[in-house]
Amino acid sequence: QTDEIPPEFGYITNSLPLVVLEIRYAGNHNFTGKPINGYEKPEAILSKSALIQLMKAYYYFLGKGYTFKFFDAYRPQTAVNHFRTWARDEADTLSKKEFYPNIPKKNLFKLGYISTQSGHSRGSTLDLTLIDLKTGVEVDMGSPYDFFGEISHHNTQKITKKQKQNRLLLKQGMRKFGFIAYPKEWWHYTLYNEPFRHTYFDFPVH
Ligand SMILES: C[C@@H](N)C(=O)N[C@H](C)C(=O)O
Ligand SMILES: [Zn+2]
Repeated sequence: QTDEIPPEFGYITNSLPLVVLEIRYAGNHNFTGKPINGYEKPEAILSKSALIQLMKAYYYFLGKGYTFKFFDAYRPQTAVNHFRTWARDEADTLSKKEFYPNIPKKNLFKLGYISTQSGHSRGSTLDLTLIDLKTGVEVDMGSPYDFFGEISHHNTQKITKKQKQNRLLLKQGMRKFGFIAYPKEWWHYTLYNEPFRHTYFDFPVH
């Protein structure tokens, strides 16, 4: 595989002008505490099929007074491999307190919080939240992005009614445009009709 972005992919910010990117794996503020291999720039790339549906979702949410913040989109297999190597190093607990205080890191894969073959690498999965356009503030979803624990599950009882409503607003809006929620992570969505069901891409994010 080359480093070229395949023609079936595009940048989120070229399709959706008024969104916020906070691509955590390109920097230190993520569950490893360090930049992840394969993220050369803090960019968000998706398959064009996903972008078309995402654009519709974007205008739907704009109409309701929200825009999107993206934490991750396409993820190279190299990055997933980096996560696997990181998980094997039990001594490295740099970001445990913030992201996985109650779970041994070696269990993060079997508990479903990180995948060894991630939908993100197929190019039609994204991690996002809503921003209230009036205040410019992130909507309260009850737990932070990439907090690995029960409180991030859609069916948790550990959050308030308002936080549940906020998650539901995102979930129902995304569902209208063909994106399916992941039960264990409120921020994670996959295009139901994804074009590359069996391909795990490895071009870098640049
Ligand atoms: C690591 C987290 N952001 C995530 O995306 N988890 C899912 C399960 C994945 O790795 O595909
Ligand atoms: Zn995700």
